[in-house]
Amino acid sequence: MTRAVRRPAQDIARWAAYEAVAAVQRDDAYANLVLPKVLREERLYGRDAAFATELTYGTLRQLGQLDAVIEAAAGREVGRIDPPARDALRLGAYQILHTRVPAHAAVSATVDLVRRVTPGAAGFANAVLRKITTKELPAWLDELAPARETDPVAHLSVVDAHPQWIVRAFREALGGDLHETEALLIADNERPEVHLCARPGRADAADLADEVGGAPGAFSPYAVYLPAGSPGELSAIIDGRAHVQDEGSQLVALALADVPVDGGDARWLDLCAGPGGKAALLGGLAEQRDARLTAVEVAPHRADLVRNAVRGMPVRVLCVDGREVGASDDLPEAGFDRVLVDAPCSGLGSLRRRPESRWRRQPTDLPPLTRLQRELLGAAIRAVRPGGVVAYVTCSPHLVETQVSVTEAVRRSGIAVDLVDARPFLPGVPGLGTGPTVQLWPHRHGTDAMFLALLRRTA
Ligand SMILES: C[S@@+](CC[C@H](N)C(=O)[O-])C[C@H]1O[C@@H](n2cnc3c(N)ncnc32)[C@H](O)[C@@H]1O
Repeated sequence: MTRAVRRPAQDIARWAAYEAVAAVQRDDAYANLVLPKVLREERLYGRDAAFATELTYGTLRQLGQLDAVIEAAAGREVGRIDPPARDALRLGAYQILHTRVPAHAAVSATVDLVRRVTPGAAGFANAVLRKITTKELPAWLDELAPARETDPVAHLSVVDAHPQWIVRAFREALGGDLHETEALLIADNERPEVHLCARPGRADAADLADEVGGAPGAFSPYAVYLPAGSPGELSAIIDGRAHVQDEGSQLVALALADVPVDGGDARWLDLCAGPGGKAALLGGLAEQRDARLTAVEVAPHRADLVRNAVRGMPVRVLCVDGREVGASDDLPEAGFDRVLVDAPCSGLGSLRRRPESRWRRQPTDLPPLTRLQRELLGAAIRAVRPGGVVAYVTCSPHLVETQVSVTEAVRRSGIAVDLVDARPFLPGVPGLGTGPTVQLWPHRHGTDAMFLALLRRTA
């Protein structure tokens, strides 16, 4: 009987990483969606799957820096290299500069890969990769990055692999502190832990941590840190006792649930609910406190995800535009005691989790997003009753999406609101600055960079 010879697992892992990186570049795919599919198709598990994941995520995160090195070694712009050869070179350069894979193995495996996808470019790829191996990463960075003293933003952009406009935005949000900016960029390049949320009334965080071999979170009483493994396969997730949710997301939702409101407290609203992480946490709390949550989501397929996430909880899901507050009895003006606006945003606060997004996002994405943010926050202020509280949340620290959006929405609303100091409602969390708004950070808190403003309607 003849048996098909399977290629060495490391080569299959490299091929899987190539397929994922190429799909991200070619089809605008998302690595976190495309990679699991490729791993399944290639039947990669355990260490081999971990190697493919490291190559894919690392290459996509470091893309700008790898391209700078490839351009120097090839003597031409990456835009002028055939895409299959270019993507293979990026993977090869990542292995040479950022992993413990021996340089000769990285070169020969990458040249084999190029031979497979674009045979005519194998000699070129060999020459470029060999040139890259002639220097260690620090020497390449010395050569390619502008001096830190004369142009710190351009320097960090190359050294820590973020586009310059993002480095600039982070530095501004961190009050101009270059050392903290650098710490943030470094944190963005590290593999983030998966956080679970033990749903209130359905699971206890300490028990869940024991069950999944994780550790209870540092700040949220519902958080569990998961060291490794596929969360989707955990029985706690499958049977609805927990969901995957960054601890920072939990903290901002908990702050809204815990800030005092005078009078009635049974009508809660989540104005941007899809896919339903915060709705599931708030829905669990609402159940314990005899409240009801209305969860609004404009995109039908995301509204379905919310319905699934809040099954069995006192939550009603509406698939409507959240800006239409007052247009129906389901979404009345001054009809809610607590309102969450987890606004659509650039996502610059979760670059750790979406390796390609830093290179895909553009400054031109911001104006339509900030317009929508201000309209949704304006609608939330109309939806909350006098004495009630609105939480405005973004997963971005960009000042135009955070402070500026809040100031503008409040100015335009014509409704009196006070900013509440949010810091006491994140008890035990250090490094929250001078308030009244809160900005969480990957490098300070180990969370996504969530922003929170709490606004109390006064009239
Ligand atoms: C940042 S996400 C919310 C994440 C969610 N709160 C969670 O924790 O899972 C923003 C959501 O707002 C939705 N959205 C965008 N425009 C909207 C609108 N005009 N009305 C209601 N939802 C909207 C988007 O489809 C997206 O699902």
